[in-house]
Amino acid sequence: MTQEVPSDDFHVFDTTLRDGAQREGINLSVADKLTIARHLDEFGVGYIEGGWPGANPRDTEFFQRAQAEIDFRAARLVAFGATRKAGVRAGDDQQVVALAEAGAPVVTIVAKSHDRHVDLALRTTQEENLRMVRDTVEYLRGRGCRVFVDCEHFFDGYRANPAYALDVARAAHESGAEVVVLCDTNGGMLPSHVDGIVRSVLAETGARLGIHAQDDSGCAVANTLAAVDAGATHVQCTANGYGERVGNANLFPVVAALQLKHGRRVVPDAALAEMTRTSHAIAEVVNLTPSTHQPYVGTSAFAHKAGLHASAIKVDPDLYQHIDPELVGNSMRMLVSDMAGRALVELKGKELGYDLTSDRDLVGRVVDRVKEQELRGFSYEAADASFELLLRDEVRRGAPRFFRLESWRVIVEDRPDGTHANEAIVRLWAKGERVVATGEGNGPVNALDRALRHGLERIYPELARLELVDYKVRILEGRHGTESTTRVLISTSDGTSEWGTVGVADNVIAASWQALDDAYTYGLLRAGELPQE
Ligand SMILES: CC(=O)SCCNC(=O)CCNC(=O)[C@H](O)C(C)(C)COP(=O)(O)OP(=O)(O)OC[C@H]1O[C@@H](n2cnc3c(N)ncnc32)[C@H](O)[C@@H]1OP(=O)(O)O
Ligand SMILES: CC(=O)C(=O)O
Repeated sequence: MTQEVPSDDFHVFDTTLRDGAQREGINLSVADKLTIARHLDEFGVGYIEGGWPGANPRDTEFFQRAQAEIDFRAARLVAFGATRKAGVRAGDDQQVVALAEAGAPVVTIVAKSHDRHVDLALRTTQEENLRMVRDTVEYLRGRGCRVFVDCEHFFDGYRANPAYALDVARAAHESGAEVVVLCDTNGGMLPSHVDGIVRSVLAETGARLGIHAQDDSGCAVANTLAAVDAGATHVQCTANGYGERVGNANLFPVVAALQLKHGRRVVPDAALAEMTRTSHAIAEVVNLTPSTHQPYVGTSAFAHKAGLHASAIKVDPDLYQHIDPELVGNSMRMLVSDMAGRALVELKGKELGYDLTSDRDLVGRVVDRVKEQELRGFSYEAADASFELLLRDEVRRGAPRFFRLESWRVIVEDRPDGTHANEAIVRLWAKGERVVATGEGNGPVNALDRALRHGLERIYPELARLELVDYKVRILEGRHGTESTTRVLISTSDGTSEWGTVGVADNVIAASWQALDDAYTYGLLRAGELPQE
């Protein structure tokens, strides 16, 4: 992707590697940070705050290696730190000197702007805090750095003592900070608070303003956009909203809203079209499962389940979608369930490559079968492959079969030392041959899976590529009178894609067998084998 350097008139400032790393459960190595920095640069953010050089060896090393190893195409690297300590010269404060020596072209310093924090946390006078802001900005400017100032607790501070909060903003602006960033550090603001305060500070100081919104009230993205509407031209965000406590303004909905709804071009269109991939790639590096319900980029963001929604979507997807998912690299999906009607099944068929438009009866039969099966405990929402087999059964008047089961048996042996042995035997027919195979596993389902593979791999060598990647069991207690039912969902991969299958029975192994049968049948269909229908 060719990259344009973003205009400096509006800053998308990413702090995933600093504030994002403050989230519980995230622990980034230097290599992780470098990988994320590359993803963010490719996405087109203007600034990447990499951490606090001097605060820990990892962040110090990151700044050295990022500058040596990454040829940033769009982003400028930013070092984060604090104002000098009370009572010392900025040039004598090792923390401030380390910021200048990190080599990043931009430094953000955090400054206290709430009088109570100056008294209680810094334990200094309000006047000395103003001098700390001025001296630190001037020192860093004198060392050739561009400086942004994060005014910590600005909104709470402004509501408690507006005159002092404004004094801090002015001290930052007048001493040479390019951006005065108003921070909702405790995340308690609502958009109306942010709107009023940003407008007042802009009118009072004339400074270029930024916004840094924590998400404690669930309003960080809304607060960020409210600040932009009120005149802020610098937004601080983190990928997937990672950050201290509940997180920060999420970079992806902020960028998408600015670009697609405010008409402000902040990243290249081609990068926006890769946004879903970027979000998931960063989630992979931080080792957190991407939230399926994240706006714009979640796998559920454009997934439709209600029959009535689908019937309108069939006419025009815009009727139930706020944007075209492809603009952000996502896609529309139909979820098959007992809430589906004809339209949804038709659209799902299209998604799977079946044109069902001309056969109302067939679509009706599929809808009825889905509803009956879901009443028995099946769930097709996460089992597209089982649904496709059901659909194919109706379309072709016969389910695809590659093997016919004669019987299976599983034995679990409890040993005196507390361990278990699991053995399975399957008897089946495939391509006219009777196959009897055994398997051992670390559990009964694993043993059954191994016996099945063992028996079939000689006849269908493609099965060697298939791998069970997820296995979920749910007991559907009380749903069918006093009897409980077991539902098993299996995800299978052939190395290039993944598919889900479902089985339901009163016995967990029987339910697992059904899901395995569908998984292998679907895998063989995908591999191009001709069924023995
Ligand atoms: C709102 C935010 O998220 S800001 C980002 C905060 N990020 C982090 O804290 C992560 C990295 N932090 C660290 O590694 C450590 O806290 C360090 C290296 C910065 C400081 O460590 P220590 O010197 O042991 O101090 P400690 O962590 O207890 O912090 C308190 C000190 O910071 C001072 N301090 C707090 N805020 C500020 C500020 N905005 N400007 C200057 N000093 C500050 C306090 O006055 C106190 O100083 P004192 O020890 O002289 O009394
Ligand atoms: C600077 C920052 O992270 C905050 O005020 O929340």
